[in-house]
Amino acid sequence: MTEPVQINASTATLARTSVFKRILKNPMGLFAIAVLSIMILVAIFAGWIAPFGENTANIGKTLAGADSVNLLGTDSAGRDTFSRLVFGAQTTLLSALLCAAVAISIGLPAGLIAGYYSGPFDSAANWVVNVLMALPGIIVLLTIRAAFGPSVWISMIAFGILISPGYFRLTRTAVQSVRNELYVDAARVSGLSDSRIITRHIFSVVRAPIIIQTAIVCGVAISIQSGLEFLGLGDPTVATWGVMLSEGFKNVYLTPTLLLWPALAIGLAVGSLVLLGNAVRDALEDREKVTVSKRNDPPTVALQMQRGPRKRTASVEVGTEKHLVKVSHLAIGYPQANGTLKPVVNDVSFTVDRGEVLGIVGESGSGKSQTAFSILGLLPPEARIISGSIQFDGEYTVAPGEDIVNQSRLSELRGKRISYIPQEPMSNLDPAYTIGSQLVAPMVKVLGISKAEAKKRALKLLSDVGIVDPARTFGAYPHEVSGGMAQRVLIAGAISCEPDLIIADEPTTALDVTVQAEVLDLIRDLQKRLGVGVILVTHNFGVVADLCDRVVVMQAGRLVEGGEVREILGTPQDPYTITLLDSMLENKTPMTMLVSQGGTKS
Ligand SMILES: Nc1ncnc2c1ncn2[C@@H]1O[C@H](COP(=O)(O)OP(=O)(O)OP(=O)(O)O)[C@@H](O)[C@H]1O
Repeated sequence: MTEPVQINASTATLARTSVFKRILKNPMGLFAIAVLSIMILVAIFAGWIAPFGENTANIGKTLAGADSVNLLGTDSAGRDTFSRLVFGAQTTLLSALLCAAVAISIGLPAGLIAGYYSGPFDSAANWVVNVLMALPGIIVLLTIRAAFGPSVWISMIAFGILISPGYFRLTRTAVQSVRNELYVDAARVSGLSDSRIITRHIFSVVRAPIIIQTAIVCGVAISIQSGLEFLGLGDPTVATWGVMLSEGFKNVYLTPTLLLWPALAIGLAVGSLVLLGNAVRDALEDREKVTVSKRNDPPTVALQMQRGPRKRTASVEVGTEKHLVKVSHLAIGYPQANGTLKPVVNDVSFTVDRGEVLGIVGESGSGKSQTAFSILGLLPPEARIISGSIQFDGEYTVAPGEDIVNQSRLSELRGKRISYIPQEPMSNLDPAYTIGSQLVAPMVKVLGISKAEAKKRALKLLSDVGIVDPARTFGAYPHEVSGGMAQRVLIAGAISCEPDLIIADEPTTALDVTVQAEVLDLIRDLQKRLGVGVILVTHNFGVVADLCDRVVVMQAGRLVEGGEVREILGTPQDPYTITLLDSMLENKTPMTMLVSQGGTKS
C-alpha cells in the first residue's frame, strides 16, 4: 500500500506563477517597473533622444524658459536642460549599478564563505566588516574626493565598498540559518562538492533578499551621489542629476524649474527602486516557500548516482579487504570549555560486509548516530576522533592517529558508494525544488546521461519503491507528498547510485506506524535484491529482529554486546541488552490489564 499524493491545488498553481508576474499584478510593482524601464530606455538611447550634447552651450540663451528648441529650457551656461536630464539618467543609473555591483561582489561571496564554513575566515571577515562599518561614510567619501578628484565613478566604487558589509551580514545570516538544515547535510552525503552545495542549495536562499537589498542600495546610492553633488562635490563637466540639482539650486530664484526637473527625476528613481524592492518582497512572501519551478540547472539532494568503473585504492591493512566497513576502536569526543575532550563514543569496533545488514541498537544518546555519522564523514566540525580508525573497502577514511574524518576521501565515496537514508524524510528534501528535479539533476551530472533518460530512470526508481503514480510524484514539491512517500523518494535516491553501503538512521522513526512496516519491507527487499551492505541505526530491537543479520548494542558510547541477531535475541549476555529486549512489547504480557474484567478500558 502506498500513500495518496496530497496535492494542494492552490499551492501548486501558486508555485507555477512566476515572481515577475506577481510583481506586475501588484500596482506598486507595476508602477516601479514602468518608471524604471522608461529611465533605463532613456539612458540606453540617450544619444538618440537628446537633441543636444550634455555640455553643448549656447551663451546667447542662458536660463531660458521652455520653448520648441529647448523643451525644458536652458541652464546658466545655456546648456539644454532636457538633454542634460537624459544624459544624467545614463550616468546616474550606471553609477548606482556600479556601486551595487561592487558591494555585491565583495559582500556576497564573503558572506557565503563565512556563513558556510565559519572558522577563521568568518572571524577575519567579521573584523573587517566591523572596521568598515565604524568608518564615517561621508568623511571617507570626502577624503576620496579630495584625493582622487570629483569622479562619480570613484565615489561610487568607494561607497560600494563601504556598504558591502550590509550584503555580507545579510548573506552570512541567511546561510547560517540553512547550513545545518538536513537537506544540506543530505546534499553533502550525496557526494556534492561544497561549491555546488553553496551555489544550488545555499545561494537559492539568499538570492531573494539580495535582489531586494540591491533595489534599496541602488536608491541609496543615487541619493548619496546626488547629495554629494548637490553640495558641489561632483564633477561639473559630467551631467548627472545631482550636478543639475546643485546648478538649479544656485538659480532657484531666477529659474525654479532648473531645480524641479532633476529633483523629480531623483525622487522618481529612488521611490521606484524602493517600491520595486517592496514588490519583490511581497511577491516572494505570497509565493510562500516555493520558488521557481523551472530551472535550467536543477538542484540535487541526497540522491546521487554513479556509473562506470569505481576507483579503488590500494588496501592499507592486510586482511581487511573482505570487510566493506571496518571500524576499529573508534572513540569520538567534543571539546569542553575546560579544554578537555568529552568522549561520546568509546572503543567501538565492528565490521560490515556486502549483503549484510548490521543493526546498531541502543537508547537515545548512546552514540549510535555519532558512530554512523563518522562513517559518513558528517560529524560536526568541532567533533574530534580521539582514537581508532575507520576503513571502507580496505581504504582508511579515518586513519590511525588522525583526529578528523578525511573529507577528501569521503567526498569520493558519499553518494556514490555510500548512501544514506535519513530519519526525517521531509527535512532532507529541499522544499524549493520538485522531487523530479531533485532526482534527475544528480543522474545527469554523475551518470552523464541526458535529462530525458534521467527522467525515465527516475520514474522507474519511483515505481520500484512502490509509488503508485510516479509521474505525479515526479512533478510534485516535497510539501505535496506524505512523509511515507518522501521516505520512499529518499530510498529511491539512495539505491539509485547502486551503492555498496547504505546507512539508514532510524529510517522509520518519523513515520506513521502503518507506513513503518512498509518502509522496512521495502528496505529488506531492496537490500536482498541489490546485495548491498546496510548499517541500520535504531533504538528498536523489533526493527533489528525484522531486518538485521548481526547487531551491536551500544550504551553510553560503548559497545556492550554484539553478534548474530538470533544469538543476541535468544541468549543476551549483557544486562543492558536484556533490559532493551524486555522493553519490546511484542509477545509480552502487558504489565497492567488494558481492558478491565467488566469490558471497560482501565
Ligand atoms: N555537537 C555535539 N556536541 C557535543 N555533544 C554532542 C554533539 N552531538 C552529539 N553529542 C552527544 O553525543 C552523544 C551521542 O549522541 P548520538 O546522537 O550519537 O546518540 P544516539 O544514540 O544516536 O541518540 P538518538 O537516537 O537520540 O539520536 C549524546 O550524548 C549527545 O549529547
